[in-house]
Amino acid sequence: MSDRPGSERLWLVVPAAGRGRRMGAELPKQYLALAGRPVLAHTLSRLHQAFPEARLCLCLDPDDAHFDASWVPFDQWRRSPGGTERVDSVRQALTALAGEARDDDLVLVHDVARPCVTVADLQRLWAALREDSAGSLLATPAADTMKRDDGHGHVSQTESRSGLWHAQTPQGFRYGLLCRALNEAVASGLEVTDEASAVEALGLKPRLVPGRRDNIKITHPEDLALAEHILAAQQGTSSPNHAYEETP
Ligand SMILES: Nc1ccn([C@@H]2O[C@H](COP(=O)(O)OP(=O)(O)OP(=O)(O)O)[C@@H](O)[C@H]2O)c(=O)n1
Ligand SMILES: C[C@](O)(CO)[C@H](O)COP(=O)(O)O
Repeated sequence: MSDRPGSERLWLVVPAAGRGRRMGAELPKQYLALAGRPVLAHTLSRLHQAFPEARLCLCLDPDDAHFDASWVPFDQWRRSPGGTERVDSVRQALTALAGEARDDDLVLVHDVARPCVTVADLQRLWAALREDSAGSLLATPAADTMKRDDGHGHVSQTESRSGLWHAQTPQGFRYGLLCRALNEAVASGLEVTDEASAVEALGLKPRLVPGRRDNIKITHPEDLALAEHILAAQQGTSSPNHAYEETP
């Protein structure tokens, strides 16, 4: 994470320009209170604990009237305008870094809506990323039986869950590779719901780094209470049987 010529630097891109439509709240979900602080403040705080020297690029809606810069714990940070879809926000951030970021710099993209990611998982992902030229992502193996619907609310078939994973964030790549992958994926009309899918489309195989199932993406109203329980458990303030120890 140093700045010596030829040494890699770490950039954090945090897409935070969503509207939270599925949450259906008055505020975008990144500004809803979670254990007394906005979701966004929790997420940035976890990232800062893991990577205090990293440089942050925060994607915010240009019309955002709720953001408060005092929630950003990083010394070096900037904001970039969010786009229509998540991928557009991430691409705008990468464009904002052009000229400063080098092709071999490391970039971690992390949803603002995942405030429960642990420092240990962040650091394991970073370590994996440094060793894998195709990048890496936190993920968990599918644990439920998977059904495909028939389009009318009934089961058409049961899918094998063998080898299926839930993709989480962060997802990390070298800056040059990520820019190329996203540019080409969008140009070819691919639906890009995460960074890894764009890199996969280049024929590369990002590494799956097994993460914790409690790195949830706050998406629906019930997820907020769940996230609050998870944070309490991680900090050991709920039942000691479920307390989480933050050690790598
Ligand atoms: N145009 C967009 C859309 C999403 N995001 C961000 O991408 C992450 C994952 O998106 P999602 O969970 O879908 O968030 P929202 O778009 O806010 O939710 P919804 O789809 O329910 O509106 C979130 O951190 C969100 O803020 C973004 O930066 N720019
Ligand atoms: C990137 C992501 O969090 C990986 O699971 C997810 O794809 C974002 O989902 P969205 O709801 O489509 O933004």
